[in-house]
Amino acid sequence: MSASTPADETNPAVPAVKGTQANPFVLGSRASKLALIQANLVMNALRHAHPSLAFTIATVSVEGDRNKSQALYLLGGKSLWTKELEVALLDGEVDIIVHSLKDVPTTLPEGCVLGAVVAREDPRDSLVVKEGLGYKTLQDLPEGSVVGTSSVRRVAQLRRSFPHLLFQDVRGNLDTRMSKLDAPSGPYTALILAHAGLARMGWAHRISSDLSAPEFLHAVGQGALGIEVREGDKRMEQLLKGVGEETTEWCTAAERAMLRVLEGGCSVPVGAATSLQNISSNESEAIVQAKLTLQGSVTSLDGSVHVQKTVERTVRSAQEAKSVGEECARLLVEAGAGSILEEIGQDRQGRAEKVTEEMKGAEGVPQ
Ligand SMILES: NCc1[nH]cc(CCC(=O)O)c1CC(=O)O
Repeated sequence: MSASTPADETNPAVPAVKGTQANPFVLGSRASKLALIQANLVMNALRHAHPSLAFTIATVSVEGDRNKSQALYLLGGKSLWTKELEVALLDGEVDIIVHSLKDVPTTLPEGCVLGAVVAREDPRDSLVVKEGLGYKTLQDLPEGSVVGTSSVRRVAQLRRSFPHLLFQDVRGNLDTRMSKLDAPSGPYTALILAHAGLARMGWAHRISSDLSAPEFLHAVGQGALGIEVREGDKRMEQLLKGVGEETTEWCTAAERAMLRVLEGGCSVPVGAATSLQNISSNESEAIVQAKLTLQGSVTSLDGSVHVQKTVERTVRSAQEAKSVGEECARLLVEAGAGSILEEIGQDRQGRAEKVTEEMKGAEGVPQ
């Protein structure tokens, strides 16, 4: 059956042509507001690149969305935000999945691959201060202020630099968290949230300041959108050309390779910051060479032990970018990251119930 055979609705034995109004390509997304904003970004890019094809979005509920009572830190499941979407992908119910890249485990299930990574928003974390308070930075916050975040990475790094602040878990989607912050009798003076999520949800005006490297490193993949496809789906690979962005693909390839070696998911206190400079491109604007700088860090949960390394190298492919990430992970392990992560693993397994309330959130609840 050739791909151009017209759909025959009266005869189910004749497969419908994909990409028509009657049988559009389906983008799989979680149902949250941010996930749908992101899926729409990708759908618009696909429609722009392929004006004659039809695309639609289908939402899939994932375990992380359903299981709201259990602390993520204790669940520790790496595919909490992706598994049901991947089942739908492999079953052919959806043709691609749009994810927040930071929620995508570094190892994908058999038959699934990352088809493209879309241009990144600002990857940093941001400080959002309670309405009516004039503080601009974490330095400005008075002793004992309660900072809401449900990410162990953020808490670990912040404890180190701001021992006078208190950190407390905050859950719910972004809009819920913002109303918890602004509630007059609420406990929080400020929240730490991803700049990207805030910007995409229209909350950028509430950002007081951004937390920057080298003092503070963001999550691996933060701010980027990852598009997952079926391995060997040549048609989709072809359609995704022009939707992905190489600078982001190389930077996030390095970050994810680092995390893969460290064997962490998004629920470990691993930080990253990556830049690509001196970029030279060929006539079709593909990058041929660039200087990649990756900063990586691992911090103990209480902030008392912190290792941080920087690797800078000229790279000529995403594959070479990965080796920069692996090199950075090796340097981190040599500097003691292994024992920090091991201790956290034991903590999660053996003493999970003793984890303090504020540490329960892992990297947090994806929006
Ligand atoms: N932690 C969950 C999560 N996963 C993705 C985003 C949105 C930002 C992004 O795409 O990285 C967020 C919210 C946040 O961390 O504040």
